[in-house]
Amino acid sequence: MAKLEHTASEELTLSSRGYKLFKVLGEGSYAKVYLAEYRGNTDDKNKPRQLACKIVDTTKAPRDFVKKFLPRELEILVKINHPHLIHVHSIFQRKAKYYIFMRYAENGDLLEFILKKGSISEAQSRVWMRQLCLAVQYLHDMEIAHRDLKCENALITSNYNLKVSDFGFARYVTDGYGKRLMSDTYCGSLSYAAPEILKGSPYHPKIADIWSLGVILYIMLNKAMPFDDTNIKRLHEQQTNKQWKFRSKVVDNLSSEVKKLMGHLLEPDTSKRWKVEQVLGSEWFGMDPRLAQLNPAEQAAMIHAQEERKKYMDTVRKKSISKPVRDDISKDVSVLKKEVEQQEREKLANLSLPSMIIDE
Ligand SMILES: Nc1ncnc2c1ncn2[C@@H]1O[C@H](COP(=O)(O)OP(=O)(O)OP(=O)(O)O)[C@@H](O)[C@H]1O
Repeated sequence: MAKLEHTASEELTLSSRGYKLFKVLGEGSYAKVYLAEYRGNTDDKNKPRQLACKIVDTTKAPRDFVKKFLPRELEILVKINHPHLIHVHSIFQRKAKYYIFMRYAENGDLLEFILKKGSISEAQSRVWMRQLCLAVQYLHDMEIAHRDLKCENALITSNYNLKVSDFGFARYVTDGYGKRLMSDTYCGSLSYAAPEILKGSPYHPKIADIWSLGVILYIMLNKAMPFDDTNIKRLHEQQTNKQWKFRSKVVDNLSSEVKKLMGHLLEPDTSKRWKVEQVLGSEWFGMDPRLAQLNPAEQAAMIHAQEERKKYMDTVRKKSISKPVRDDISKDVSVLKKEVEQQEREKLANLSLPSMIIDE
């Protein structure tokens, strides 16, 4: 078992707030995730609540991550609220560490689940894929792209519900004036990266998210990766030539509807790749009438995202009246880069960390 790396004073600070850390649940590039317990502020003090705690140690992460990605992650985490996104309980900052307490997913991540239990049945894949798509639709409505959708970031609860986690690479995809921002930073895992990302040119991050959904669906159904990702050039060739096929073990048991959908997700031409709304409206989801309607929590979250979007668009409209129309930034990557860097600097200068963050 991985070593717990907490000092006594760190434990004391956490315990004074009702938190205790236990074993390591997982480890990412710059963070460790622990099983945690929360005792404070509950009706019954004897009944602790299990949580997961992601600890980011900024002294161990590169400058770019600390200055750019971490503030974005925190900004986004405090804004989002959706039944299929992992719920954040609280965020603390102490010295150089950030503690993100969130809902604990008892069944681990989707990759662990598949490795342990095997490929997922088509019916169960449909349920999880719908939950994934609703979470992505919510983010995209809020003008946020996840940019690191993968099986390790899809967590499974004790009730077998899927929750999307890890907003470490997430970002807003339009600027304050409503202009669509392209991404030119390579984010996420190679195996889930869309062909336009591998090409290295600026890409639309929402469209690239859909490709990653395709890779996740493929892995669920096949317990295998769609492409050989040991060589980037070869991977890109396979992606653009649509060189993937279902495993012979499963192909005969899969519906034509899921096969068709797979093609729309793993579509190398970005202008033809489906948007999340098209995916949710696909015949494949239509095959299960229980999935046709949103439950009250899903509906409330969707309305919230649409209201936020309307507010955002109103602000954008007001701003654009008072500001001359700018050139299409997608035409000039160097202009885009400068603008994004300037925005990041302004954001950092203005970033008043949310009230739930306590610096001690
Ligand atoms: N809420 C949770 N409940 C249970 N396990 C979790 C939870 N959050 C994270 N994990 C586990 O910890 C792993 C790493 O978490 P996370 O992806 O948030 O860290 P990260 O440092 O951002 O990772 P990466 O470098 O891959 O982006 C997950 O893949 C999962 O196995």
